[in-house]
Amino acid sequence: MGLLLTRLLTAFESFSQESSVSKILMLGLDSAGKTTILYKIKLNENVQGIPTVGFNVETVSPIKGVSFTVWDVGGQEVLRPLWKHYYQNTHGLVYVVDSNDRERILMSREELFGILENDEMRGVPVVIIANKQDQPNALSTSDVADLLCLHKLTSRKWFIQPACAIKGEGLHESISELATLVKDFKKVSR
Ligand SMILES: Nc1nc2c(ncn2[C@@H]2O[C@H](COP(=O)(O)OP(=O)(O)OP(=O)(O)O)[C@@H](O)[C@H]2O)c(=O)[nH]1
Ligand SMILES: [Mg+2]
Repeated sequence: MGLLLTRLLTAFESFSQESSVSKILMLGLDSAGKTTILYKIKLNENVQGIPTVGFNVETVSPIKGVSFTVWDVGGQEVLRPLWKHYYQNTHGLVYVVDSNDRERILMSREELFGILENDEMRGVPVVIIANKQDQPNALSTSDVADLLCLHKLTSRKWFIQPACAIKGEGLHESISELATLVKDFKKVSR
């Protein structure tokens, strides 16, 4: 399973590199809102929330002159060991957090730091989306930043954006910042 996945991903990646599309990886715990975000950006539609088993991949051009291949990978606990197969040649990470899921915010931090300590993710910029801000009990953006210990991210650029994916709020800002960070990362890693 792992080997086949790696081969398929390598084939996709060589295609996206040739066409100078940036590879964006979107990760986060299950139910954080990753697939909702992907299709809100791609189609401006709310897709029905079916947990992702495997991945969704879409090419989006949300800003003039910017083209991203976005990999949205299922976040259920049993699927997280597969995340590492997607790291190679990533130009930017979007890490989605359910701001309303107070019980699992520390688990979300562990998973984030687990991703970032992998060699293949060295220096890759990260945009953290503090999603579900419409929920009355949602953590504020600064609380999410504190609980995720984002101040410890010293060897890469990062940005945190509050969002409500179902309303589309905060998504344009996230993508716009991501485009800037990815551009800088590609310049220095050339
Ligand atoms: N209230 C609220 N619900 C949201 C928001 N974004 C997503 N949801 C809901 O959260 C649930 C999970 O969303 P998904 O996009 O499927 O989550 P996911 O991160 O892709 O989950 P996995 O595929 O299991 O990793 C769905 O019922 C969405 O409608 C939001 O901003 N606010
Ligand atoms: Mg999903």
